[in-house]
Amino acid sequence: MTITPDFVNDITMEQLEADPYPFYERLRKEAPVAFVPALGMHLVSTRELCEQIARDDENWPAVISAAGGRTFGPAALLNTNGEEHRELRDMVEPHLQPSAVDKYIDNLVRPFARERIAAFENDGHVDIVEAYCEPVSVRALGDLLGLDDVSTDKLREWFHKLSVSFTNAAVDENGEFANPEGFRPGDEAKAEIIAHVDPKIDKWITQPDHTAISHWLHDGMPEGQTRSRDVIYPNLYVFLLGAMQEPGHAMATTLAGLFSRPEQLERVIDDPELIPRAAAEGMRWVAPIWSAVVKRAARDVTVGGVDLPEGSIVMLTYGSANQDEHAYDAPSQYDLDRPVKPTMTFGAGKHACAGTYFANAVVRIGLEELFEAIPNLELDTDHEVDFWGWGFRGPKQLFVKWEV
Ligand SMILES: COc1cccc(CO)c1O
Repeated sequence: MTITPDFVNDITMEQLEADPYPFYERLRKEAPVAFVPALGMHLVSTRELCEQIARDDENWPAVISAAGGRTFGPAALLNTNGEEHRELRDMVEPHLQPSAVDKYIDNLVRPFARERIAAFENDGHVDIVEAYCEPVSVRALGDLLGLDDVSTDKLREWFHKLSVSFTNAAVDENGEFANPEGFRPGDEAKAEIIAHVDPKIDKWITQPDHTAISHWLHDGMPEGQTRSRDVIYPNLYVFLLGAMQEPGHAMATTLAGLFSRPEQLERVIDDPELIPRAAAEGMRWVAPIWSAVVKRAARDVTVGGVDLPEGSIVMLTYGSANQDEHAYDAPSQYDLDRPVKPTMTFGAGKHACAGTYFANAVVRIGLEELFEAIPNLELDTDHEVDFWGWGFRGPKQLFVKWEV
């Protein structure tokens, strides 16, 4: 059993949410598997160990974190394994298959992206997160799900509230939630979601349509039967949080990364074929789902030289794995030209992101439309680029400017 270095005991959630990188750099070097009292669980911080555990669902079944479970309840994709998990993946995957996405993605994303750009392209400056990245991210998925009647701003409000609640992970010395008030936003959002979606489910049950939620209710079910709301809602919350929030984070993070390398930004704007590579590097550089994947030891196990008893809870920190100095040269640098190597951005193993292809397409199209409309985009250096978040991470705001 390794001795936990003191710095691990002193970390706070506020410090992690502001800038987790110095803390995780020390964890990778001194304690790659470390119990962190402020979180009440072990953090896994190296690329090798994150991937090893993510792929080992025999020893490490997926569980939802305590704060996540308090926010979403059970039966979510993140909290199931084996046959139950397979059935949920079979429910959500049809709409997310590349062949399906390719059919609908352009008409789903481009018109709205162009509409958003038209609203600010003559202003010469904007917070691109609030005006573009978040709206494009949520509108595409909202319409796909069947929530076309939920406003863009409401979808944004819901994911912000669910995110605050889901990542409200701090515990006190007794392992109790340190900030129970932090779950109120999630509870408020869920009440609104249920009030809005319940009547729509009533209709979809008798009048199914092309929307994803309608298919979640009906696909694979015996004639005349639909999936229960107990299955629909916990998984809908997963989509209304991460799937809504992260493509927006990825667009903004990629822009921030490119702004740090102006000559690379210019190359990407001149050659849109480079956008997928630029986005992949942006999502390596600051993984949008930074630290939200939790596993539980199915039996006594030794990992990274640390003996963990059955039932131990570990958090896989993909944001740290993506900046592991043993895996990437100058990992804290955004570099479009670094050798292409696998990352943990979309996870690994059976629980790898079901929306990988969808999310990459939304990010690609969002950046294509932005660069085509405003090729002279640059960072407004009068404002800081304020990355924030530990569970999920990206720029809260990103002020840009251009000659009109
Ligand atoms: C795609 O959505 C998610 C992925 C990973 C964790 C969470 C937390 O709910 C998500 O929502």
